[in-house]
Amino acid sequence: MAPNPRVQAAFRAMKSLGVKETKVKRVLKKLLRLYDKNWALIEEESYRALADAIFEEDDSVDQEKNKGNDVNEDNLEGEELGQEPERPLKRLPLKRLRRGAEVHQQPENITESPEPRDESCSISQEHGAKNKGKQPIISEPPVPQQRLSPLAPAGKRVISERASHGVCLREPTETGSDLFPKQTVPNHQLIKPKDEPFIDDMIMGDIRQYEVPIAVIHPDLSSEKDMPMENDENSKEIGKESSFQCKDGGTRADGIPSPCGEMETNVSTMREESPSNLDVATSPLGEVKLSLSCNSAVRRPNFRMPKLDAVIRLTEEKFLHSYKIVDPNFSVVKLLRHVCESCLELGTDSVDKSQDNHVQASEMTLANGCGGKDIDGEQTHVNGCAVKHKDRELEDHGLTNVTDLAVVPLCELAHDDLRSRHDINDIAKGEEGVRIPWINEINSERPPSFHYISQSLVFHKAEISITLSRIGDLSCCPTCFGDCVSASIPCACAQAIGSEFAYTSTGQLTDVFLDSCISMTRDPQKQCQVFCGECPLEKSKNDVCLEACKGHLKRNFIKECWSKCGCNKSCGNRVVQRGITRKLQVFFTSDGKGWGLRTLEDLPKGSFVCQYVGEILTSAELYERNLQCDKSRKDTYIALLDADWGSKTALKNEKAVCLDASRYGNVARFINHRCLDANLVEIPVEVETPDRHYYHLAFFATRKIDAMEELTWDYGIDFDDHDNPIKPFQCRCGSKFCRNMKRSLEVVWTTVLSNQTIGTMFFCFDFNVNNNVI
Ligand SMILES: C[S@@+](CC[C@H](N)C(=O)[O-])C[C@H]1O[C@@H](n2cnc3c(N)ncnc32)[C@H](O)[C@@H]1O
Repeated sequence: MAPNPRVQAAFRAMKSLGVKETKVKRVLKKLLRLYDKNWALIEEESYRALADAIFEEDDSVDQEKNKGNDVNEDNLEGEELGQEPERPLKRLPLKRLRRGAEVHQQPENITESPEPRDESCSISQEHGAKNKGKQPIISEPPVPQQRLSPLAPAGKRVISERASHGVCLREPTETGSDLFPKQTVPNHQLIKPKDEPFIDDMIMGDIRQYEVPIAVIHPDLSSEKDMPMENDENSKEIGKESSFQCKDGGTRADGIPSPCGEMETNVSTMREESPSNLDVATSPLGEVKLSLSCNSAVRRPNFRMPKLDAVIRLTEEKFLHSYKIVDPNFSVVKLLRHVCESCLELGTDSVDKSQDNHVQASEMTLANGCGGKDIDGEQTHVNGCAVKHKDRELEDHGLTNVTDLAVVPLCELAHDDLRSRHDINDIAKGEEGVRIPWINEINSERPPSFHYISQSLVFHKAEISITLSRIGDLSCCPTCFGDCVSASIPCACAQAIGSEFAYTSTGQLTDVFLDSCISMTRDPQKQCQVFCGECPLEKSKNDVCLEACKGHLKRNFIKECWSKCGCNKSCGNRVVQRGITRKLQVFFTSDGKGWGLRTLEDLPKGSFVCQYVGEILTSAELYERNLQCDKSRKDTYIALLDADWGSKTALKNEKAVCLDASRYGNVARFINHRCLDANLVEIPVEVETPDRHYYHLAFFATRKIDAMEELTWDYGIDFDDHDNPIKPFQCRCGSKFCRNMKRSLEVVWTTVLSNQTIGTMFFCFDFNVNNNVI
């Protein structure tokens, strides 16, 4: 590729000052980045900015070298030139700088050094040694004051100034003359960075449109001393082909197989491996912004910017596999968040209260990508119910603004914030007592992103109060001993209906109890609906005119023994609280329902399979979440805990709760719907609180289920009610009792008619009619 004439001109101009090309190259590269490739800024006044930057770099090296000397050239020169000692960054007139350069640069400016030294590398190493763990290190040329950080508050122009102790942020002066000649100010302000096609092998790796941060710091290069440095002249004879050509996983000079694999390239391996530049920008408000420039990208002729999602996924894969990081919870986004947090930690000596709040808010922003808090930040588990309490703490401190930030609408969560990687051997990532693998034999889709939790979590406002004091002696069995189910008379907890046990001694539901639950759900004769005076679902809509309650099914409860009971942990009346024990598998269905759950072993009738776990939301929160979220989201992951809703008196808003498993949930979120004759039935189970508004929604086998059968439950969905939080879908349950049959038929008709396939039409029509028993 032909050398860029502008680069060549810059080389020539600097050569006349006695500066080597390699040095010019390095500084020019940084300047181009800082100036958004605006050559005009670099070329004006005979490359003044470039020369300044080069000599300032030299100054820093020398200042570092001479620290501690009583008498040194810098001191002498400073006096001689009348520099203000407290302003080491102050730009000197070009003439003086040149003189300075002559003083400092002589040995290497005049003759080519046989073993070229990398100045930026040594600067950083020195800095690194001195600054370790404290101040960010700077090895950038000065930032022109006209470049304002996008992170700076509007109207408050903050510029960066390099000071001897690290980064110093200050307001720009009126004149702006400290760093640049006065007359350049308006010019710079008006100049818009233009996108110049600059493809010079000699210099540029990747020069993109950069937002120039307030302060730019580089990682401590000393930590990279074992790696080939980008600035290491030994390793980057830029433009020349090195001896480390790699083809089909060639071998490097040091004998290590090169990682290129199938990438056939003429670019040196060293360059392939050269570290990318990581820039960290901070604002005085404690915001942190990372930018990574991947220098080798543009040298690849067919390079196209991939999607960020894909980049993150591949990086995570590399971490998971190449670097043997086995934790599937690892996420690149989290890694970056940690970098930001560390930057704040190291860059902030004393954090006052208000900054602290801000830091928390920033963390939240970074965690969720939307100004919200990571739900698994701080939470308390109280036997089965995890309660997030950071909000309460913040409220106690009167930090309500931060508390508000904690409520993050689902739709605002970046996709990457939800764990998109699922361990193929255990989607539950060890949260359950058994491993739950996933498999897709149909296509290449992976399970959707969500956080696996094994116990429901209060999202924000739901009122779930779990205290021992609220459980009276009559609501538990303190005098029991051993196993309540093996006793001849069921204890207060173990009797479900009348004086009947809910569980058999082998851990299944008794037939009597199970059948009564099934018929209460399925049999219209036995179904008992209750109607609220003011239905929480309707109230949450905030409509002017409150609609009448659409009814809730009355249900039988199971009450399990718990911590206040006298029985032991293996008591037969503690089934749901022991969690999943069956071999289950998440799989991709072949009949268009997406992912589903199946059993890998035979399940006896009445066996407990799993409970429905998710975020505990009030119905108002659910309504709000649905309003804010993307209407195109097709899947619904809601279970209403409405067994206590049918009272005549209005239920407190905070007590009308439901479970949303869309972003936090367990394996039950994969169970598909089947109209009426599903093989699972959901039963409310009281465990740790006698409150009937919050309970565990547990799934039990309605019949014997064979290994490899898909597990289903009847969502109780009304396919014609589009005003319900449980969104209707086109049902493909295949049940002869399908309530969505009419719709299926319409779809078949449309499809068939448009295909004009009369034979198929009759077939489909027959199929539906024959099966439509209702
Ligand atoms: C709780 S999720 C079940 C898991 C879901 N299939 C998945 O891929 O994540 C409920 C969603 O699954 C789909 N679904 C469940 N049962 C279905 C059925 N019988 N027919 C068609 N789609 C169904 C619908 O999109 C529904 O909103």
